[in-house]
Amino acid sequence: MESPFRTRIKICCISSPEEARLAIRLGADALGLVGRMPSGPGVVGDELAALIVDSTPPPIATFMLTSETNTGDIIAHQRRVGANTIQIVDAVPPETYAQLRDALPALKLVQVIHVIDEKNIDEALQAVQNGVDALLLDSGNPNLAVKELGGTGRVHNWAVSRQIVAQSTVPVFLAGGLTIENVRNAIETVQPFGLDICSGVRTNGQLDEKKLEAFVRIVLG
Ligand SMILES: O=C(O)c1ccccc1N[C@@H]1O[C@H](COP(=O)(O)O)[C@@H](O)[C@H]1O
Repeated sequence: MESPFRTRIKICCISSPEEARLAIRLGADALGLVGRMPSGPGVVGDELAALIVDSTPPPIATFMLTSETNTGDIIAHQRRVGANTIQIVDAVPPETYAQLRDALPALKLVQVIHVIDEKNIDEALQAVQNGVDALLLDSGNPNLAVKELGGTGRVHNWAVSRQIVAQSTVPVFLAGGLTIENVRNAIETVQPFGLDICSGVRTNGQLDEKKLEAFVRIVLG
């Protein structure tokens, strides 16, 4: 069945107010700001992230990616940055979402699921049960000695992602290795609510206007 929504676009790894303005001008619905991570190319400091949040107009959403797993540390991170959405990139105890809602009631909570195999379907549905506002399916590997929590430039098993989308009662974003070349196939295969992209619209680490323009054109048809 065709989705009743237009596919939403989140541009991640925003590293300056200029990149934020470019992403918004070209059609981004949301911006991603990557906090301290064990690995990955997109990290920005909290002060710069806060500056970008301050310069972002409504209705554009600001997603703060956090690798913190302790409720108090996630809250402290959010207070430093001020984003309106928290993207939790590692597994957290089930009670975390309710604790975050008590402390930060206006905030939206997005749980990242790193899709490796079918076991991740249960993990995703459990996060929905525990109260997240949305899921984001990425290609990291939290089981490595140095955890990969995103920003890998790799695609994962989209057949598993499709099953998660079909069973989820909250919106699902697809991330991980999306490019101009594969995004049409990604939309048709997975049918996500939204897409999240970092390396696929960058050249030498910088947001690339031509790539982003082409990406948006393909997504919005
Ligand atoms: O970019 C990073 O450094 C990063 C590190 C740790 C967690 C998430 C990170 N970025 C996110 O990863 C996805 C996928 O990136 P890519 O498109 O495969 O390069 C990206 O959308 C960011 O949300």
